[in-house]
Amino acid sequence: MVVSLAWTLRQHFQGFPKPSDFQLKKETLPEPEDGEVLLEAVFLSVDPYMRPYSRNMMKEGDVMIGEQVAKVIKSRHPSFPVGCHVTSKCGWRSHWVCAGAELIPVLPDWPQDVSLSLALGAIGMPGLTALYGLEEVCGIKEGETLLVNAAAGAVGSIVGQIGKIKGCTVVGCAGTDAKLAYLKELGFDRAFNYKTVTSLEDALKEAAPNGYDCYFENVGGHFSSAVMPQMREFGRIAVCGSISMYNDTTPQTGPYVHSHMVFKQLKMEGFLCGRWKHKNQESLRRLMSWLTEGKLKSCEHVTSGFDNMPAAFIGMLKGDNIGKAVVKV
Ligand SMILES: NC(=O)C1=CN([C@@H]2O[C@H](COP(=O)(O)OP(=O)(O)OC[C@H]3O[C@@H](n4cnc5c(N)ncnc54)[C@H](OP(=O)(O)O)[C@@H]3O)[C@@H](O)[C@H]2O)C=CC1
Ligand SMILES: CCCCC/C=C\CC(=O)/C=C/C=C/C=C\C(O)CCCC(=O)O
Repeated sequence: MVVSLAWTLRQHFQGFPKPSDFQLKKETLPEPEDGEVLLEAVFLSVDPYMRPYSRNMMKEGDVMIGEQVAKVIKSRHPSFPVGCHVTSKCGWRSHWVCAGAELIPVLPDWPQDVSLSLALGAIGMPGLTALYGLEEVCGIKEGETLLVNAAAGAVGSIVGQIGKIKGCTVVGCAGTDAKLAYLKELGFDRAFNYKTVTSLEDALKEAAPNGYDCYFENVGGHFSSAVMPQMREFGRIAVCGSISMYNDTTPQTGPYVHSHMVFKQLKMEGFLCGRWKHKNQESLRRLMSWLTEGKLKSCEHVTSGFDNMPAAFIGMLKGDNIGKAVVKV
């Protein structure tokens, strides 16, 4: 019998998550039955969605939600032999027994020199989010000007690079100068530190005097309000998330942004990457091609040790990371 370690939500988050909100539990797992496998976590993802989703998807005591790359260490399923790698949404667990039907095989022909952790980042949900937000929601076209905030994050860093691959002018913002240096390395045309500029409005204007055709919104709140007046006519906004609000204990107030929506006939569309999951295999191959051709770079913030899942999650939300945060077991 295998004893699995699992991080559970001891109590719902109030404001910013605290280490004491989590509790590490042990669970003795059954042997896999016909059609089942025993998984051992290799990389686990920590993502912003876990903060808002925990409130409405979880109850206290539940194992934290999340995706991981796992290795099959026992198998009674013909499609998942011992030694193969899969992605699983079994949460913050070190080991798990589940049916093969719950597993997603890692993209076939995974290049030997590409870390499997990228299945949680550039060649996984964040990469797909960036691709779908730009192609399916923004319908971004060559020559357009793109703005992305949280630009050095798992999603934003891929958004900017895909914008460059598509021949656009790309403006990004982030909260440290180290991240700005990274954005420049990735090929962003302009990047600014929203925490240190004297005026967000002026920084946006200086970066793109003629305004923005596409805005990839990761942050929300007052940032959104500052961008609206600088959108170009018939601009498109991919509302990917609003991370500036996830840890609020009291809702942010701000000017009503939607008047700009109406008068400039802006398209602002919330989306969840799962809408295009029917395209995932084809899209993951496209992302992998860009990566192996050197057109797409991936940066990871790797934390070692299953014990450090809460610290990795809190650090990710605090903005400690450049790129995609994963935990290596
Ligand atoms: N709709 C969908 O299907 C999906 C949506 N998302 C959303 O995309 C966004 C980015 O996710 P992801 O790239 O994985 O996150 P990352 O953790 O990789 O990056 C998030 C970054 O957001 C910035 N940030 C955090 N708090 C604030 C704040 N208060 N104000 C401004 N910036 C802040 C930090 O960077 P810095 O402050 O230095 O810029 C942080 O590093 C999130 O809103 C997430 O919810 C992600 C995946 C799928
Ligand atoms: C306070 C308002 C919050 C609004 C937006 C919240 C989150 C956006 C976001 O980050 C969405 C992420 C979606 C991730 C998609 C797929 C998954 O891997 C996990 C989804 C949860 C699950 O079904 O397990």
